[in-house]
Amino acid sequence: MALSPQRYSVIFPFSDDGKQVLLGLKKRGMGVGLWNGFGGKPEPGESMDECACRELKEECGLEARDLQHVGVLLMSSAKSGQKEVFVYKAKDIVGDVIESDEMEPRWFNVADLTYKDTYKEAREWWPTMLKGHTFVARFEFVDGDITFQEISHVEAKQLALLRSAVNEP
Ligand SMILES: Nc1ncnc2c1[nH]c(=O)n2[C@H]1C[C@H](O)[C@@H](COP(=O)(O)OP(=O)(O)OP(=O)(O)O)O1
Repeated sequence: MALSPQRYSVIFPFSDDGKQVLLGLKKRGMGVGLWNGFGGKPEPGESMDECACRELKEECGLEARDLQHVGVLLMSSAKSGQKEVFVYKAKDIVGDVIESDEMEPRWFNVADLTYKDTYKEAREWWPTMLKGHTFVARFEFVDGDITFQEISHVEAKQLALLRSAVNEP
């Protein structure tokens, strides 16, 4: 019997003009030393939207008045199994940016992103997100290297279907 994938949210706060994105330097655990959006695993009974909002608040102190679900990452490796990452943009953000136990936040100019010290797959799918597409991206890994990738643009309503399937009890 196939095991359920481990689910995560990851959320990227944007400045009002869309030219800057807030990333966090992971201070502990998986992905330590890498820049990423803010996120983690849902708590029992929590929807993916709720998970994204909670992780945003916990890890950098912000709240999103406009939460946009923009993509899903489907990742598999023999070592780590299946992972599904629900990707969000946070727009119209409120609150003060704070450093947390888990993340050291810093604003970056979107046009200057180098992908240095990010997850390997980030340089493959972040450009799709940053161009404003909604997408499903599949990655397969062997020994930490990407051996297969496919990034498909999808309609927002397809993402809504995936989200509601996950949120079914
Ligand atoms: N390749 C890969 N593996 C795992 N996680 C990710 C990636 N690429 C990514 O972008 N991510 C994202 C998904 C999540 O936002 C984080 C990982 O979550 P993590 O902080 O380890 O989650 P929790 O264990 O739930 O952390 P707590 O916040 O509960 O301490 O990276």
